[in-house]
Amino acid sequence: MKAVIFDLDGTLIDSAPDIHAAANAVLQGEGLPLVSFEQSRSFVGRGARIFVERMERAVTGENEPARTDHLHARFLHFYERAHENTRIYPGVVEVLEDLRAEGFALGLCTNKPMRPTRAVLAHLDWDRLFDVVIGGDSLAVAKPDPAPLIAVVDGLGLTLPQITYIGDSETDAETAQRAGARFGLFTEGYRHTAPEDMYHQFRFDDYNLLTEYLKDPAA
Ligand SMILES: O=C(O)COP(=O)(O)O
Ligand SMILES: [Mg+2]
Repeated sequence: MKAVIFDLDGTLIDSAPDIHAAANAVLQGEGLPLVSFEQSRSFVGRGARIFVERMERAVTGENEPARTDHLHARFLHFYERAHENTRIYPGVVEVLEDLRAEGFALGLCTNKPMRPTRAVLAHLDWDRLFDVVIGGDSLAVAKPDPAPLIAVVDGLGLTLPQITYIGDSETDAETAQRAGARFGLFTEGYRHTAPEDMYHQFRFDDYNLLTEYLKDPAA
């Protein structure tokens, strides 16, 4: 195993409070009803465009393409600035340092668009932490299409058997399964499905447990 590739939202960082704030900043500006925290968190996972479509449907009952475009642009505006309440999950910093010390390369494969991804990485002082970063708008397709994950593997100069992908959602599990990648499920993120019903080779609820799984190729 040469590299660990991580998902971002719900996996390394709990960004749901900031995503909720960005969503309601958009809705308030448009004079539309607001969404609850739980609603907003349930819309995360398939990238910003689908988040906005789900949000628009929740508050208006439908998607009107011109309005969706406008809401999407407004959402990106707030999303880039929304990281004040984002928290790194406990144990993540130590695990990333351990993996680096053990000689693993680190990749990031998120459906968050690149501008907010870069902004939150800079905010966390993680600008140089990942060797390759692919966001939800880096390619013509996004997760659960396996192409973004494969692009990270290629960018690292590795092959699929040399990596493990770590994510929190149905989208990540499907991406890994379609790519044929080994997948570790972090169970404390934004999934809706029971962990036992999701594709994974191992799962964990505490980052202190992750390094052992990654060192043990049989796990
Ligand atoms: O932006 C999203 O919808 C999800 O982002 P993630 O892929 O980092 O979980
Ligand atoms: Mg996620």
